[in-house]
Amino acid sequence: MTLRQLAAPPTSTGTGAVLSCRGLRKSYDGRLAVDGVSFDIGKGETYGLLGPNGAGKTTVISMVVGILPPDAGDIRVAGLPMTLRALAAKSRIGYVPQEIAVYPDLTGRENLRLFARLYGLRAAAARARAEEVLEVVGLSGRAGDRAGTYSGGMQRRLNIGAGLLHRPDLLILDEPTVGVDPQSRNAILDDVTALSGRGVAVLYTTHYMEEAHRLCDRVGIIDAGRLVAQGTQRELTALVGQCDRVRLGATGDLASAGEALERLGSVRGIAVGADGIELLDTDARTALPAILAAVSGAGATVRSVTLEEPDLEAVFLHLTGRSLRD
Ligand SMILES: Nc1ncnc2c1ncn2[C@@H]1O[C@H](COP(=O)(O)OP(=O)(O)OP(=O)(O)O)[C@@H](O)[C@H]1O
Repeated sequence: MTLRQLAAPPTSTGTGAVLSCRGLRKSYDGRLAVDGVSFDIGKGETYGLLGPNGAGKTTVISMVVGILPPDAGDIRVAGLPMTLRALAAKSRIGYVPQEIAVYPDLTGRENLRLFARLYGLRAAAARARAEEVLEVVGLSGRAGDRAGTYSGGMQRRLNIGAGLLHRPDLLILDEPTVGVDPQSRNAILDDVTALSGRGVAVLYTTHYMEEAHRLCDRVGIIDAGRLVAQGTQRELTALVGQCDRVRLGATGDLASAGEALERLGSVRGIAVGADGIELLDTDARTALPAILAAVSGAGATVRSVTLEEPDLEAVFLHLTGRSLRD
C-alpha cells in the first residue's frame, strides 16, 4: 500500500461506523489548526490519533464531541450528524477531557452518582450504575474516600468512569496518561483494552508512541493539522519500507553530526536528541562505517549503536523528517 493510498480519505461512506469524520477543517484567527481530517472508527475498535504537541488532536476531538463547530466537514456518531445542539449524537459519546473534572470534596462514589443523575438516571439506577463503573475502573476499594485524596492517576480513572456512566458507544480519551504515575498509566491502558473488548469504540489521542502501539487497532498520524497517514500498525510500518532504524548513543556536537549524516545518500530521516541521534537508512549495515565516520568527523563521539525494527516513531520520522518527541 502506498502512502498516498493510506493518507487518502477512506472511501467508505462510513455506514455502520460508530464515528465517521469527513474533511474536518478548523482555523483559529486565520491559522489552520486542522486541515482536511477524515477517519472512521468501528464498534470495538480503538483508533489512535498520534502526533506531537500542537498537531491538532484536541481540536479534532473538540469538533467530534460537538463543542467546537468545524469550519468545514461532516461528523456522524452512530449515523447521527454532530452539531452543537445534537443531543442525540452527544448522548452516544463518553468524553474524557485532558483536564480532570471531578469534585474533590465528594467521594469517588458520590462523584459517579452525581454524574449519573446529571445524565438523567433515576436515583436507584444511578446508585447501581456507579457501583458497576467503580468496578470497571478499579476504584471500588477507594470509593468511600474523597476524590481530592486520590492520586492523579486515580482521579483520571474516576474521570474515565464518569464518561462511562451512560453506556456510550464511543469513548473519547484526550491524552489520558499525561502526568500520571506509571502504575496508574498501566491501569488506564488496561481499562481501555477491556472496554474495547466489550464493543466500545475508542478514540484515543496521545503523543506517546508506545501507547498507540499497545492499544490501537488503527492509528492516524497527525502532524501540523493533517493526517499524514492512517492504517493498522503493520500498514504504517510498511511505509518505512526497507529502511533500517539506527539509534546512535552519542555525545559532543550532535547538531553538526546530524547535518553531516543528512549529506549521506542512504539516510532517509534523522532526529537529533539530547543524548543521541536516530536515523533511517536504506542499508545501515553497509553504510555503518560511513555513518560513524560522519559523526566523529563532525566532532561527536558514538557511545553505542543499535539497529531496530521500524516502529510508529520511525514512521513519524519517515513521513515528517522529525521526531515525535521534538
Ligand atoms: N483556542 C485556540 N485559539 C488559538 N489557537 C489555538 C487554540 N486551540 C489550539 N490552538 C492552536 O491550534 C493548534 C492545534 O492545537 P491542539 O491543541 O488541537 O493540538 P494538540 O495536538 O491537541 O496538542 P496538545 O497535545 O499540546 O494539546 C496549535 O497550533 C495550537 O496552538
